[in-house]
Amino acid sequence: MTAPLELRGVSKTYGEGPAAVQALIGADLTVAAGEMVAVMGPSGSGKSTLLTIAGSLEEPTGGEVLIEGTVLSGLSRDDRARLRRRHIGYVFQDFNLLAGLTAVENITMPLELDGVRSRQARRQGLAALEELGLADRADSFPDELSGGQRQRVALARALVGERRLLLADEPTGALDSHSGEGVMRLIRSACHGGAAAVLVTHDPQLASWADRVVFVRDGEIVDSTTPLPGPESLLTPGGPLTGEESR
Ligand SMILES: Nc1ncnc2c1ncn2[C@@H]1O[C@H](COP(=O)(O)OP(=O)(O)OP(=O)(O)O)[C@@H](O)[C@H]1O
Repeated sequence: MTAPLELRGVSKTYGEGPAAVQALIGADLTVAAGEMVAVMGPSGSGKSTLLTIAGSLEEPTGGEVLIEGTVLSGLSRDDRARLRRRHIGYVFQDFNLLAGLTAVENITMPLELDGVRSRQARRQGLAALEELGLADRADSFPDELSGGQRQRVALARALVGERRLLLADEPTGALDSHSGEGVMRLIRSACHGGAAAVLVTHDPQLASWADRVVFVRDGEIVDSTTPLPGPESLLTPGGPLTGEESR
């Protein structure tokens, strides 16, 4: 089966000459459908660079990125943007929700940009919010929502439509540990539904939710491990349980 994400010998150099920074060096990484990979490493080691290149938000200086088997460098700018909108969902630490749009509008905007009719987009957006337990906040603006609710809207936006690859950079950064675990549970359940996820985190507790942890040091992927049984060991058919829900 074609992997949602494959990096082949990916390198990234910022700047030129003596000021050049080699942020990523020959990174190889394949993430299968249904798999969740955590990326860890010291500050400045290249984790965010890896994520932005995987999401085609930046171009590598060497190597190839394949999304669902398609080599990105072979696509025109427009085709790359279309593939990005359709297949890749992003969650960032600061959520990046648009303040002037309601929760459901934030979710439906990328669908509408992609040509989905607004009624159909709204239906999909509401379904995504419903799944995340936020149906009653569909018409609220971001500043009327709590941090955890905003994060769930950002996740719904990342997952709506046919997204097969979820990329998250410190997605629980601004949240308390309970809401943080909720976010991990949602990412996990998206993977159970067949999506692939790559998540950058400094927190070993959160990384323990992943199927695989990849370590980056000085721009190189230096190790890859399977975490010890963590929250995943509490998996039930309905998804992982943690904290209060598991009692
Ligand atoms: N746009 C840029 N221009 C120049 N250098 C950059 C740029 N983005 C990142 N770098 C450099 O590339 C290296 C890797 O940065 P990156 O942000 O990927 O690291 P990181 O592991 O995500 O760090 P952190 O954990 O602190 O977020 C660092 O030395 C950084 O200073």
